[in-house]
Amino acid sequence: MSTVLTSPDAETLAAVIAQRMVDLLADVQRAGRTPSVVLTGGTIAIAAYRHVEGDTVDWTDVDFYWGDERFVPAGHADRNDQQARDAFLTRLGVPAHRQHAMPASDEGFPSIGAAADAHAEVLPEAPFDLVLHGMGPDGHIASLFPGFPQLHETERRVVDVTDSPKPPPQRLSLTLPVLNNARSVWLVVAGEGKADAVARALGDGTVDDTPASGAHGTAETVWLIDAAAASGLSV
Ligand SMILES: O=C1O[C@H](COP(=O)(O)O)[C@@H](O)[C@H](O)[C@H]1O
Repeated sequence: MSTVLTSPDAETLAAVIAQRMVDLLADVQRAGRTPSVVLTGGTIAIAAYRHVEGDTVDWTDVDFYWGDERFVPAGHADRNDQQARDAFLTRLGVPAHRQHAMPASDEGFPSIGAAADAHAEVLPEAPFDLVLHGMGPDGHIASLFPGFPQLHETERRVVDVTDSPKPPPQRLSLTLPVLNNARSVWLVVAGEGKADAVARALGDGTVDDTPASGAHGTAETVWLIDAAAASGLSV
């Protein structure tokens, strides 16, 4: 069962996502564990990261992973890890050893497939505490695109994509079984251009036509969206 929480606009939504994230991380640390978070790229997520602040969280004691990455050189402005560093990880002093970035194209892997397999070794066995998903207008999450075979991967934990319909074409992505093993899965979506995909994902969409419809957490699945993205939902 998904919960839908609607904010009036994208800026308010960004602040709401950030506060919820801080609260969740603080709760996990109070329970005596090191939180593990899977970050997403995308417009509203990066806006939310800029709002993340506060000393209720020990930022040296949070493990950050990424749900997908653009397979371009390290430090490239297109990379989701670089955008997150610029938005909050550097500002908050998250140490490098807590940033479990996906491989980059200039790191000497013999192939993108080998890079995917190497990253699978970096992932924890324990479930993630929180997975954040952005969603494209086509309903894609991470780099799992409508109709693509990677949506049905059950053996590999990390897959390579070499023909992404959204540039850049080469990407790495966690798979749905790994992502859905998280306790909390939040889908963060803003803008009217995503309203149809939101309605499909929460309605009669399938994983193949709307990959976001296949995103679920083991404890909670929360859609954090703005009014424009919610405009296709019946009240
Ligand atoms: O390519 C990607 O797109 C989605 C959504 O991005 P947006 O700019 O339409 O908000 C993002 O969730 C994913 O991580 C990213 O690699």
